[in-house]
Amino acid sequence: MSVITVKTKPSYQILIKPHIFDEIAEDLKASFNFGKVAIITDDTVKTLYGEKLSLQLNTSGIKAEIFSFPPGEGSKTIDTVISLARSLIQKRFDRKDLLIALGGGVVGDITGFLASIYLRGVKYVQVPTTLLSQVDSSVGGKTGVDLPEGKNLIGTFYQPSRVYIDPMVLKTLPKNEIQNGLAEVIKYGCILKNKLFTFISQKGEELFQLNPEDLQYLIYESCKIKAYVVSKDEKEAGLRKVLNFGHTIGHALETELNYSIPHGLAVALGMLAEAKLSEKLGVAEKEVFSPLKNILANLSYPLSLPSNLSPQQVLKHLSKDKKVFQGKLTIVLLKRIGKYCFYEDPPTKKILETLEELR
Ligand SMILES: NC(=O)c1ccc[n+]([C@@H]2O[C@H](COP(=O)([O-])OP(=O)(O)OC[C@H]3O[C@@H](n4cnc5c(N)ncnc54)[C@H](O)[C@@H]3O)[C@@H](O)[C@H]2O)c1
Ligand SMILES: O=C(O)C(=O)C[C@@H](O)[C@H](O)[C@H](O)COP(=O)(O)O
Ligand SMILES: [Zn+2]
Repeated sequence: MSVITVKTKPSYQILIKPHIFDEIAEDLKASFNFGKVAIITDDTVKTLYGEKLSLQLNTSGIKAEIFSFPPGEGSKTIDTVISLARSLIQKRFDRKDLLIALGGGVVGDITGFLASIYLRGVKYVQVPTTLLSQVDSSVGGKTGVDLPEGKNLIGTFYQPSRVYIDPMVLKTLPKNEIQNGLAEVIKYGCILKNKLFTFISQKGEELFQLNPEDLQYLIYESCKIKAYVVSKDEKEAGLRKVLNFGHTIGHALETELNYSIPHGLAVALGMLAEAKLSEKLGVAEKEVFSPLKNILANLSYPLSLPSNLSPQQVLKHLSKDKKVFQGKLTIVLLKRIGKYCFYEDPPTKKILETLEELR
């Protein structure tokens, strides 16, 4: 088993092991003091894994109930959080009880947010079931929901007590969801780890075969990087902004396209645009756009912005980015693959040119 410690206050562990799913009840009992368990999940994951987890917990003497909602980004709203909170109150869940986030990033973000505000805060653990959630969203405690005005606009920093990562659950995940998750791994490669970028370039399409060693490498390396960054800067005062590479434009695309495009694909397009901008602004010391375009092309990502989307439509969302202070946006750019830099107040003209060239 691989164990990674996230050194926040308090710190917590990420446990990565095939079939660790079957050991959750025993590990929870051995590690934490709690009463009942609420398994929060979506309707798809409930059928695939929720009933199984509930049975495992109940069999080992832990009282567990499942609460689920329809899958997808459309559920990441304050209404879902309120409806879950009301169900927990009706079922008399108290401050000693534990929430389990069982699912992808949508479930994780909603459950973390709920845990941070329910009765002013209860413990929760993450059991991520998509590649994206295993390499990114289950770690680091960014929780929240979307507003009609944009993505993740309300939320909290609230760390889980533990993260259980079982690569075996990815077997039921469709190929497009693997591609969705790989975008965040490519992001880590771009900003901090050229070696990870090269590994993905060399493997290409083979990664969709979900070879256990490849998965272990991708998940472990990703969680190591995320744990390192979050341990240094939990609340995104500085370094953590680096994890937003591709997201300034990616989030704008998701919002403008009303979430018809998955997060990872929006981030991939956002990374392409931000890599192009790195070259246009003279920040890139080596080519960054073409190696990124090649890796994404080999993994069948869309490489251009929808032609019906004007650069102005994307641009209008940038002012709501959480990295805007006193009207100035800080954007994450690349010096080369594996080395990021922060750039303050990029000129609007250059952003528009970049977006136009990507249509
Ligand atoms: N908090 C963070 O740090 C962070 C980081 C990255 C992304 N996010 C957020 O994560 C969300 C995206 O997460 P996601 O890509 O996991 O999407 P998701 O949670 O919507 O899951 C994608 C789909 O996969 C299904 N699914 C989940 N596990 C499955 C399995 N094992 N087998 C078959 N189907 C399965 C789900 O039902 C859903 O339909 C976005 O809202 C994004 O903003 C948060
Ligand atoms: O953990 C972080 O920090 C990230 O930025 C990870 C991102 O991949 C993730 O999409 C996150 O939810 C973006 O957060 P936001 O603060 O830009 O809304
Ligand atoms: Zn992301």
